[in-house]
Amino acid sequence: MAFSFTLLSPPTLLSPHYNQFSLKTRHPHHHRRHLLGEPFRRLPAIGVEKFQQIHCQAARDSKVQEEDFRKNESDLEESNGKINEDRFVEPKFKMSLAELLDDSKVVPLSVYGDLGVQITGIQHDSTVISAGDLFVCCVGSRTDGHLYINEVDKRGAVAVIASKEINIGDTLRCKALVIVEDTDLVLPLLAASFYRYPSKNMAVIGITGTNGKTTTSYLIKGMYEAMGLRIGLLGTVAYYVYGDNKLESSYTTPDAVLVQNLMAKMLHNGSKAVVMEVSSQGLAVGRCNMVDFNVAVFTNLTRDHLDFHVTEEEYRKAKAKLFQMMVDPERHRKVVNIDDPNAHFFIAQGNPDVPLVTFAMDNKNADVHPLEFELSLFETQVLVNTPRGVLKISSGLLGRHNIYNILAAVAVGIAVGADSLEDIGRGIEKVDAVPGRCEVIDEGQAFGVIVDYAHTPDAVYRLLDFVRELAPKRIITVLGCGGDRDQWKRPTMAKISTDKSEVTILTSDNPRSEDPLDILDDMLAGVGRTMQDYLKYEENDYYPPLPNGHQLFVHSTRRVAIRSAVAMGKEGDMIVVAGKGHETYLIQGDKKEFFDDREECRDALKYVNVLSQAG
Ligand SMILES: CC(=O)N[C@H]1[C@@H](OP(=O)(O)OP(=O)(O)OC[C@H]2O[C@@H](n3ccc(=O)[nH]c3=O)[C@H](O)[C@@H]2O)O[C@H](CO)[C@@H](O)[C@@H]1O[C@H](C)C(=O)N[C@@H](C)C(=O)N[C@H](CCC(=O)O)C(=O)O
Ligand SMILES: Nc1ncnc2c1ncn2[C@@H]1O[C@H](COP(=O)(O)OP(=O)(O)OP(=O)(O)O)[C@@H](O)[C@H]1O
Repeated sequence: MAFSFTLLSPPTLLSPHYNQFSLKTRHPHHHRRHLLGEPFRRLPAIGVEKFQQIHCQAARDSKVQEEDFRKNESDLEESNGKINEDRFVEPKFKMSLAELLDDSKVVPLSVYGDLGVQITGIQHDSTVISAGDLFVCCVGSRTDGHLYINEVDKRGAVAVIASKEINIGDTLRCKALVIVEDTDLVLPLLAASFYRYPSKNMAVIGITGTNGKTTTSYLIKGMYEAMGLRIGLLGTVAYYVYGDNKLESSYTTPDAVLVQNLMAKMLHNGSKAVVMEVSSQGLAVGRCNMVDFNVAVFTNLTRDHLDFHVTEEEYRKAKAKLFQMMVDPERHRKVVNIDDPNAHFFIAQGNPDVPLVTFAMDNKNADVHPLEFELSLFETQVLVNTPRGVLKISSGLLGRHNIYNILAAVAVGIAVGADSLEDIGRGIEKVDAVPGRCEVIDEGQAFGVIVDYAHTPDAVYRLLDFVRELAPKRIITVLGCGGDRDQWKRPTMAKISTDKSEVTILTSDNPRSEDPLDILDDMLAGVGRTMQDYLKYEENDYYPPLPNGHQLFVHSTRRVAIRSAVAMGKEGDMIVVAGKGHETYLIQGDKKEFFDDREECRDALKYVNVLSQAG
């Protein structure tokens, strides 16, 4: 049966404690407790010793892997000893080009120079080349890596892999040139080989879906840490390679080289697992080609990123690649939201015998679903039914959509055979907030302010539905759409906002190379207006409401939009600033300037508070 989870014994639905528990009772977070239900027949636990044994045994069976283990050990010695519990150890990697080509099974079309040259790094981006690196020339949509050979040579690259015959001549210092058929295809192979296939030695949880990836990944990190296991995280907000130390994230899913590099750092510093957001673009361009995933998680699918994928079907197909990697019932798990109409499609990918854990809010056949829940502006309480019993969770994450993310994390806990329900619950509760996701800004004002990363129609819809449930007098929404990205969503997002709030202020959100006024024009089309109309309204200083009574304003400068919203706020109102969440920049043209919605809101609120105190 499609949605059954055959490896588990039937769920223990209620325990004697269940009826005593009331969701109406608020507990301080550190006093929340749960754990009801009996242990069950375990799956091999992924990320804990048992899984590591199965996993490492499989790896040891391969000759290549045996060599890798030895290299890993010697690298650790080079890094001055064993894993250091207290401080991050930067692993060092070195390999000859000949060894790298042999190990990665890359077949060159032609070879020039000295293949014995020692490589100490791999890059495809000339701007980050260091001495000793191998430079791989990739042909992109904006430029061609082959154009930067002189530049990388000056910066100390020792070898180049290209897909075009080029003359490195006598003037270049670089020692070797290898020509291959397709540099994009070989890049992940080379990177995985160079960094010794780190994902093979950790439990890798990949999350795909339009919304909820970041939040779910933080919850999973919390859960592993509650089990006492070190875990890395790769995603939109940051890359965590070692505990809570993070690196700024360049992409949601790092490129094929960086993903292997970061995983190697995690492994060398004792990570047993890594949770990563797997974007559709990342899958489509092969960034994850050599990542050995163990768990594939599907959160939901709504329309997005059509600037890149063109059709919804292509978008879905790109995401499906993650589930196509789920082929081995011993080592792989699928975790799927069965409220989503695309659930069957994702479940059908890869091997149907791979164990499946389902979650849902509405579909009560799901392995993991809520029995009761309560939402507020302060916390979310949910009583979760699982195949291992009932779990009570109080979370600082707000909104119905976050219950989905909590359920996804619980389902992953079940799928990987977490030690106990208590660990799952404790880990999830530990994550009180995710930067920029439903972040409440409180400067003592009489109305509520929420900053949220909602930047898809579905996310805006759900966010405003949640805010409505809090019964505010008015919802005042500030909203923009990104430039050089999916244009389809612009009118839809504006329409949703004007349907679901009382006041909307349309503004800019990373216009990039586009004219912000053109983007606003696209948004206004969703409510049958144009920028021309607004220029006229401005002249007359009169902004007619929409037919449904909604007040719609336009301020292309985001700071002005936020300040206007805050200035409008009255007791009992809720202001929602959507779209940028955790981001600390605004990209306009080629300029990337510091900008943080949360700081902007705080500044505006302080100003309003001063004014109101002054009478
Ligand atoms: C579709 C896609 O993923 N494109 C990425 C791709 O671009 P591209 O292939 O066209 O490359 P290009 O910029 O023409 O450059 C070609 C080659 O020259 C190299 N180069 C370029 C310039 C230079 O000075 N020196 C140099 O060596 C580049 O490193 C590259 O190897 O490789 C580039 C370099 O790594 C990326 O910057 C670029 O990301 C584009 C710009 C992008 O915006 N991607 C976004 C959409 C994305 O991937 N987003 C998802 C998540 C979205 C979400 O969930 O909201 C993500 O995972 O982040
Ligand atoms: N499960 C969900 N379903 C629908 N919307 C959600 C869900 N979880 C979060 N959201 C909304 O989407 C926004 C982005 O959430 P989150 O960062 O967790 O998703 P994401 O998939 O990582 O998005 P991105 O890849 O663009 O960063 C949130 O600010 C919230 O408004």
